Amino acid sequence: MLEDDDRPARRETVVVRSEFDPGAKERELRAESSSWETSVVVDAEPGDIPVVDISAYVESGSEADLATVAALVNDACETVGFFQLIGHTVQTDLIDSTFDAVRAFHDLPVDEKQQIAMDGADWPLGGVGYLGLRSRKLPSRDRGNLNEAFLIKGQEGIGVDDNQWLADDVLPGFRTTVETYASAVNELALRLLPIYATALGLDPSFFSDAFRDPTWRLRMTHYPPDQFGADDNPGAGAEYGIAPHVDTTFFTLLLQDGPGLTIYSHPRDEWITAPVVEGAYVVNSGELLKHWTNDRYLSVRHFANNDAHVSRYSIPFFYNATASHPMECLPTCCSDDNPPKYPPISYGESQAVAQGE
Ligand SMILES: O=C(O)CCC(=O)C(=O)O
Ligand SMILES: [Fe+2]
Repeated sequence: MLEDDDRPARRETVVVRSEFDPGAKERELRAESSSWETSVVVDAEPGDIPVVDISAYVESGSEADLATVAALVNDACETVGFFQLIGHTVQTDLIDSTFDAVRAFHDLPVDEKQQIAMDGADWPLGGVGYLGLRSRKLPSRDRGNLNEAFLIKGQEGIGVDDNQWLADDVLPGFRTTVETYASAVNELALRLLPIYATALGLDPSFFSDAFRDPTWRLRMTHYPPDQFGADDNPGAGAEYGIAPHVDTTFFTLLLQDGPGLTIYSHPRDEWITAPVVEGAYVVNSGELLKHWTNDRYLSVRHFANNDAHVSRYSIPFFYNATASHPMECLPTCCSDDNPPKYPPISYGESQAVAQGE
């Protein structure tokens, strides 16, 4: 153990903010992703993607139950980067009605959806609204992503009314359902924070300040059927439902109604498909949690395809700290022997990195 006076000065271990170049990081991730070989994919074996049941903790709120789930989450984030979350607080009826609303949205004629096209000249807020099929963004790639999506977001100073919505009579009830779901999943995310704090050896309330005004994005994605691997499709194999990427998030909470999500398993050193577990969230940690934990938690690459003869829908919720909150290396994740590898940037400062969101 070093004496106080022998400690390296803090400025030697912390990179100053201006040294973080989000554009360079985006280019680096993009270049890296194009080198990932994805042709061999195997089914996950039981245990490859841990299942974490939080029902006992939700029910009791006890320290003992918190410690039990936190240990499971810690292990999942350190070794796999993904887990399936069950026993959570979002009601099955709400999940079902949200999927129904998302299906109804995507059943609308494209012209109708294009009325609220993302990043149109007449809407001041970027990154929200309808993203058409074969879009080359989110993640940005040379080849289009074979999905279409509707996105809403919220953050410090941005509320639901700032998003693009269809006119009320186009799809009655759609906005109410999506808003109700967004509230419920935000509430779940907030309840998971003490689990992550405990998992990291911190006080359960550690993240309360950082998430006072969280930065979140909800994506409602449709992957059309039969676009991959079909014999009569000359582009088979060349395009993805969503191209391989890592998420920029603290964590992502994803609902899926059919198979297609494929993740890179570090323990196996191969790509595995995430099983569809009824009512479960597929949870993964992203780049921001990786940075905040000094690489202790994984941010794992993944992609999705839809080989099925029916449409696939997925609803990822991307969750981040308050946009202006500086994320300085967590106290339990750095030491004299393990100095911070990343600058204490905020989510707002790192937003150019939009691989998966
Ligand atoms: O649809 C999926 O299963 C994955 C979606 C995803 O990774 C994303 O939108 O970031
Ligand atoms: Fe993703």
